[in-house]
Amino acid sequence: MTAPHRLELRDICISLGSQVLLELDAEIGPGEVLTVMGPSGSGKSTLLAYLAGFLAPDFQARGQVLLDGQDISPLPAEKRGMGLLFQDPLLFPHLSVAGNLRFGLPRSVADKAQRVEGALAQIGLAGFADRDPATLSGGQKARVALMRLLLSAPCAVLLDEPFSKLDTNLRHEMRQLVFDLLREAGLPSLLVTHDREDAEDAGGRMIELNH
Ligand SMILES: Nc1ncnc2c1ncn2[C@@H]1O[C@H](COP(=O)(O)OP(=O)(O)OP(=O)(O)O)[C@@H](O)[C@H]1O
Repeated sequence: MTAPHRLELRDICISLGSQVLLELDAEIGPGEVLTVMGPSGSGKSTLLAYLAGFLAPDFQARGQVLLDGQDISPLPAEKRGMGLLFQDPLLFPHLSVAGNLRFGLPRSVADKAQRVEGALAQIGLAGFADRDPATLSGGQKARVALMRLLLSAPCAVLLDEPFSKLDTNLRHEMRQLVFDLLREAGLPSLLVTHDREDAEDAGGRMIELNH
């Protein structure tokens, strides 16, 4: 486990004009996954955009987002230490698999090649370093995206329906890998989904948003 982190969402309220879209108060400890469920339009992606620092100007938000006790809500997205994982793996098409992983590593890391090799082995993709991401299966791309995120040493992770594009057989396996690695890294994570099985496999607390 790297340094343990804690994420606190204090009295978050996001509105659209005069209408309150969502209210949330929660704490996520090191290695914990909090699942936020809700129907389409209930504000799941808006919540993640707010936490990540790119909420559309149409919305108004108040509350505090505390990372290890420090309010990060005034900080720009790149200074928040939030890692994001989306439905789409969003690998860089002009870089090899190893290039995508190296991109995640902070500049200060000296043994980059060794780290990348170890990371590939950890996700069952040893020998894939020089592959073009376009030649990977959906599950393999998802694993590379996950590892790129973890190598970037985030302080907390936001997951936006990351399993919804995978086929049913792969989904369970991918969830296990994601949640095991997040736990092992001691990262507080917030998963938004409308799939109840995602929430069950995450194994943590669950909050339901009402529309
Ligand atoms: N930029 C925007 N300006 C105005 N309204 C918006 C904007 N983005 C989203 N909305 C509205 O805010 C509400 C919440 O949208 P959001 O995308 O967060 O929902 P969601 O729960 O993630 O839905 P889904 O599960 O379908 O992705 C919706 O009613 C949507 O129409």
